[in-house]
Amino acid sequence: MTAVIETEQLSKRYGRKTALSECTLRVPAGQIVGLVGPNGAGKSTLLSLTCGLIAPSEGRIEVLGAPPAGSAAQLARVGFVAQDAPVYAGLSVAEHLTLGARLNPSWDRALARRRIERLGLDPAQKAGRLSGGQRAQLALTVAAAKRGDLLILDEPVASLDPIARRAFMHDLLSFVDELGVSVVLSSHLLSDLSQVCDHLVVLAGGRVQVAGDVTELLSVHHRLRVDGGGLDGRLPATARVVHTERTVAGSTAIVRSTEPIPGAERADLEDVGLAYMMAMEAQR
Ligand SMILES: Nc1ncnc2c1ncn2[C@@H]1O[C@H](COP(=O)(O)OP(=O)(O)OP(=O)(O)O)[C@@H](O)[C@H]1O
Repeated sequence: MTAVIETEQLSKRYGRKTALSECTLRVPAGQIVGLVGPNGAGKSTLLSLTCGLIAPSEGRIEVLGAPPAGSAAQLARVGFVAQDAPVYAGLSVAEHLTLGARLNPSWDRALARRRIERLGLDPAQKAGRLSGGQRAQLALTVAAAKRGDLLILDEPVASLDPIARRAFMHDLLSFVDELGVSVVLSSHLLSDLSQVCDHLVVLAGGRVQVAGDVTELLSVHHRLRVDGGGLDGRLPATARVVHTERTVAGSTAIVRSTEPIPGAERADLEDVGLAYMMAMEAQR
């Protein structure tokens, strides 16, 4: 499968602060990729590198087979919505679409108008007066109507309530189906991403902790209760305990194993992502 993003030993430092370290990734085309990690994990740094807004300190990155933002043609192929869904507060919804049409040679007028209508946005409304959810939808519409090959969304639902988050994610799914575009979206919350993504990348402490196809990740991660005897003798030799969490009700381990584990349940995506993030925190 072709890659939309390929990185090798990619690192970014801001002064003495290392925000991203030795990141080697291959993000497949035609999928919705979830990038998850706690505050300060390096998500925005990775997405900004992908858009060519910042340059790597070390390593290599290719987006759609070329250096990010290396040419006007390359820029036109990538739609980016930065954190907090930036829009021009003084411009109306319709003026955003006019601006988008002037700036982008492959602008899809019909798609933009159709989406605005479907979302029930008033074209005359100033963007500064829209709700957070409506602003996020407007920013997504502008990025998508560029008709690029890759959409990058940095925490698109961070400011939305749970109902608006769900609606945004569902809308994104149907929209991706319609356009056949690849999407990378970041969030702190696995619950947002687990509804939509085919591929997951977990970042913590500036490093990729785990990355892969969601179905494959789920098939090799197991959740099991740890009783008084611990896990000794219960795991296949090739299994690896990712993280063990103690709660008042007892301890639960998330284990990576290609072989079945008697008495274990399938872990869900939230279990998997959290286990890798917490394992990283525990090492600090
Ligand atoms: N321009 C900058 N100058 C200095 N340090 C920075 C800069 N941008 C980010 N950092 C630092 O790099 C690290 C990674 O930041 P980044 O914004 O990429 O994380 P994030 O995962 O997007 O976090 P959040 O979820 O809080 O938005 C953080 O420690 C942050 O303080």
